[in-house]
Amino acid sequence: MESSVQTAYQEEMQRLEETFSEIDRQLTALKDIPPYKGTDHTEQVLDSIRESRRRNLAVAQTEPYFGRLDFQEEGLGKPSPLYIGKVGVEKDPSLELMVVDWRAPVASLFYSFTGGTDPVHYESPDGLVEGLVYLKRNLVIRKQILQRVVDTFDRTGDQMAVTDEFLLYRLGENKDNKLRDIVSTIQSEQDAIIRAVKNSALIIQGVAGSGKTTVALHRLAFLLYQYRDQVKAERMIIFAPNRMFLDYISSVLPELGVGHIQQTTFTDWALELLDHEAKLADPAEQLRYWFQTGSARPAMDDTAPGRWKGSVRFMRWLDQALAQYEASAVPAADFSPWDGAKLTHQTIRQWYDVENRHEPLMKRRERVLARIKRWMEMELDKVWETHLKKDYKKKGSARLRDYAKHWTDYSPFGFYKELFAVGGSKALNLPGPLFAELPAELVVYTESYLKKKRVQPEDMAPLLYIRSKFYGIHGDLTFDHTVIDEAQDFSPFQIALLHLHTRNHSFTILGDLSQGIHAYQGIRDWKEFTELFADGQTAYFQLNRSYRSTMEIIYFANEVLKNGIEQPAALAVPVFRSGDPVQVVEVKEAALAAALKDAIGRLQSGDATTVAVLARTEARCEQLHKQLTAQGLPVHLIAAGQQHYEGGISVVPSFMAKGLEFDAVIVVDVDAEHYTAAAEDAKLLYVACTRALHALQLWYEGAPSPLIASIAGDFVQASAP
Ligand SMILES: Nc1ncnc2c1ncn2[C@@H]1O[C@H](COP(=O)(O)OP(=O)(O)OP(=O)(O)O)[C@@H](O)[C@H]1O
Repeated sequence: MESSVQTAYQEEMQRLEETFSEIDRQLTALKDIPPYKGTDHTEQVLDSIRESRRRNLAVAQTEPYFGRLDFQEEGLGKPSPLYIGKVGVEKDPSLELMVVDWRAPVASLFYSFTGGTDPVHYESPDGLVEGLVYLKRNLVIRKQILQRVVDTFDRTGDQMAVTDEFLLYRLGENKDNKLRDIVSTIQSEQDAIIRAVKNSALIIQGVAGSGKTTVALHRLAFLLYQYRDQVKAERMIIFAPNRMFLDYISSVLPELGVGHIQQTTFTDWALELLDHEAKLADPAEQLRYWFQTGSARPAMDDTAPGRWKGSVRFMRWLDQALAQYEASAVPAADFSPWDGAKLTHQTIRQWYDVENRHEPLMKRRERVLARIKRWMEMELDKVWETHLKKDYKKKGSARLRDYAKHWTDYSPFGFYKELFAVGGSKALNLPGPLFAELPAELVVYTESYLKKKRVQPEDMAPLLYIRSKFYGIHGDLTFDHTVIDEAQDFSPFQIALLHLHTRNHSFTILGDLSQGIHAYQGIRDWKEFTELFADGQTAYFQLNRSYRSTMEIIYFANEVLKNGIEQPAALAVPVFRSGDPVQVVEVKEAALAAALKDAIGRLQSGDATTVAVLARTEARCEQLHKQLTAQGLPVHLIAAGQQHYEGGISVVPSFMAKGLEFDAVIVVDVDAEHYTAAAEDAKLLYVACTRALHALQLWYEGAPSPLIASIAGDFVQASAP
């Protein structure tokens, strides 16, 4: 066995040297060709091909590949090794493939193969290719040095299934402050999502740590490779919950050689499109309101403003309001620029309703007013007396200005504000039954902040919808592909709005209903989204294996969920990676800060690089941050509006930790008051627990939360702090 490992190692060393010398040779040859600065198109194209080869070779120069698959294509004599890397490398000038790009069709075998002796196949551009896999090997090359050779399948040996050995080695590593690419260990169920066809709205329900975010980013790299003639990076967009999260995931795409993809939050994107006409109300205030504990805690049901305004019902309500506006926007009178000349109301309406009916509302207004102006000029041409002409021209312009004033040029915000005028809008002619459909408290509440030129996150989709009806959606606002992370917190209205902006319903929509902690705006069931698309436009995937946390943490987190939710969306299945039992610890408030300092010290002197203390509210986090800082610990406080995640020790409200991960996590205040048996609390605590990779502790004082009090098993341990 020892000697076969050695042989494999030597074989790979030799192959690696050959690869490096070929890469070096090509790079040197390219260096000798000076960049082309001229204007000849063919030369420019050749130069850009050389530049992209140069870039690829530079990537391959340090870590050319990470995997090898020996595949014997049916009808061919013997298996040939395929080396799989982040970029493809061909021998020059023979074009023989030395390294296959991980996104190439044949590379899919490396990911989809799960063992066994049966034939396998992949879809090549020329049709299905069948054959047998002989060897699947993982290779770790760092800075040109071959560090590990791990065979996860060997047809000639006695092991018939692909082992997780290499995956476990990667999962056992500590994490820093950035999410990383997983090209070397993509799992088959993840690969199916990454390589799914472009023109489909993919909805992915994945348990915590199942790799949703990572998979979505790899999918973008795949789409750019596979559909290079149809999609552009600048025309793709990622929506994430907050700026800090975007910072956290910011390394993955560059690691995959992908740049220029727009990355934003829905709110930032919307405010920009709305020209910042209104300001966003302080988000911390909304979070404080929804995440408070005790008897004042509000119900997160369908009456919540976010649920109401995020509903398709509200969208249809807006349609009616817009239709009424459309019907009554054109001033009701004839237009007479001067005495003796008249344009009838019917003619103007004909221009508005028939000639320009395909244009958005404000464009129609603009076109019709321009048409009236042209008509006026033609009428003026018929007048011969110079002084009359001058007089008519002046009068006509003044009357047209007055006429246009009665045809109000609303901004989306101005229109929306009018809609929420308590008692109905006279200007928009909108009283009566339509208006009565909205709950009175919602109207009063909304009017109160709109008056101050403030908006809430739930107003963004309606405002953008109005914008689209007013001005249309132009080229640079349409996307080739749209990714929505943490989509369970999105509303149907938001998705419907993005549907208007996205070509060919090409979406990757990912989330976890069990982590739906913003239930005052988010969905209850993925059906709320699938219903927005036509039959056959969506594909649903479920990821149940969790890669982030140890088995102990996953078992514990699943119990938390079961104790608060009758039927959880799905329970996570851990990979076989064992760690310490989860610790449930009683700590008195007076001793808390000192105990935290000790515990963090112990975790850091063990294996943990990143440690997080999670509390329920921002105020509590501020207090703990102060106490820990006073004890000399270098602690980062993560608050709403945070732009960067620094790693190290963090104090974070649980709701802000969503999407992040830490080597070790201590959740404080897990008592009966802070975490009741309600579903919302179970989801929040589930999010908190599943942030931990290797170690998890839950601290409480007095009575422990009913979500954890009864959890027993060898994966949990009651212990001293
Ligand atoms: N195939 C894989 N190989 C190695 N690591 C993986 C794999 N899949 C996921 N991971 C790791 O698991 C962790 C969780 O991934 P990610 O954050 O993408 O999951 P998620 O489903 O978005 O999680 P959550 O919903 O909890 O935020 C990351 O550290 C990621 O690198």
